[in-house]
Amino acid sequence: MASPIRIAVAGARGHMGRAVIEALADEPGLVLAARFGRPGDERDGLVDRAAALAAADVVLDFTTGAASAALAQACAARGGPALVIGATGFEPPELAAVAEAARRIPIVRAGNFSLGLAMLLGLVAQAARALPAEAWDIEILEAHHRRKLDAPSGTALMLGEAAAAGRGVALAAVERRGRDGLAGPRPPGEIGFAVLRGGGIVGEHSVVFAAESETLTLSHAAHDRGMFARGALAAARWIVGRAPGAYDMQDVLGFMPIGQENG
Ligand SMILES: NC(=O)C1=CN([C@@H]2O[C@H](COP(=O)(O)OP(=O)(O)OC[C@H]3O[C@@H](n4cnc5c(N)ncnc54)[C@H](OP(=O)(O)O)[C@@H]3O)[C@@H](O)[C@H]2O)C=CC1
Ligand SMILES: O=C(O)C1=N[C@H](C(=O)O)C[C@H](O)C1
Repeated sequence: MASPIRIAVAGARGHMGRAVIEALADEPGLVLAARFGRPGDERDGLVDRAAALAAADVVLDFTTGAASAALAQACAARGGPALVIGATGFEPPELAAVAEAARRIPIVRAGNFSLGLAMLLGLVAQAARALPAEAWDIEILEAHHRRKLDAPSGTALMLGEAAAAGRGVALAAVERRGRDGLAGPRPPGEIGFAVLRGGGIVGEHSVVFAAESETLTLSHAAHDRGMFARGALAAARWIVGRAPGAYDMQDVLGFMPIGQENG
C-alpha cells in the first residue's frame, strides 16, 4: 500500500486552516503531519515552520500574500515540500518571489479552489471574447465577510484577468478599482471592480456584461469553507511528484488554460 501523503497546514489557527484540518479527516491517503502559524506561535500543538516543512510532502497555505511568499522561499531553499497556496492579497514583489520559488519546487496557487469558480473563469473569458468591448461594459462585483483583509478579492482579480484575456488586453491597462466622487463617464473597454464587506458572507462573485439594451450576469456563490478546503486537498494530491513549476486550478482540473478555451 502507498504511503499516505503528509500534509502540513500553514495558518492552521485561521478559518481556512481549520477547515482544511477538518476536511483532512475524511480524505483517505492524506494525513495531517504538522500545523503551524506565525513565527513563535506554539500554542495548541503548533510547531515551528522548519519542523513542519521537514515533516511534510505538501504544505497548504491560507495565510496572507506576504507570509505565503516567505513560505514559498523557505520551501524552495530546502528543495521542498511542494506548496499549495490559497492565500490572496499579493503585492507584485511577493508574486515575483513565488514565481522564483516555483523554479525549484512545484507550486499550485489559486485564489479560489472551487470547481464552479474554475468553470466560471472559462465562461467569462468566452463571453468577453464574444461581446464587443465598444458595446458591452464589464463590471466585477464581489462580497465577503467583514474579516477579509484584501480587496478586491483574489477571485475577483482572477475573473478580471479572465475577462481581459478574452478581450486580448492586459488587465492592468483597463482595470478600474472602484469609483468615488466625480468619476466621469465610463470609458469603453474598462473592467471595473466593486467590493462589499459585511457579516459572514463566505464569498460571492458576479461578472456583469452590460450593454445598452440588455445585461448578462455570470455569478458564483460559495456556501461553506469546506468546499474550498476539499479543492485545496485535491490540489495537494495532484501536486505530489510534479516537476517544479507554477500551476493553477485549471491545471489541477485538466481544464484548458484561460483564454485558450473553445469560444
Ligand atoms: N483560495 C481559496 O479558495 C480561498 C482563499 N482564502 C484566502 O485564504 C487566506 C486566509 O483566509 P482566512 O482563513 O479566512 O483568514 P484568517 O485570518 O482566519 O486566517 C489567516 C491565518 O494566517 C495566519 N497568519 C497571518 N499572518 C501570518 C504570518 N505572517 N505568518 C504565519 N501565519 C500568519 C493567521 O494567524 P493568527 O491566527 O495568529 O492571526 C491566521 O491563523 C486569505 O488570503 C483568503 O483570501 C480564503 C478562502 C478560500
Ligand atoms: O477571504 C476569503 O474568505 C476568501 N478569499 C478568496 C478570495 O480572495 O477570492 C476566495 C473566497 O472568495 C473566500
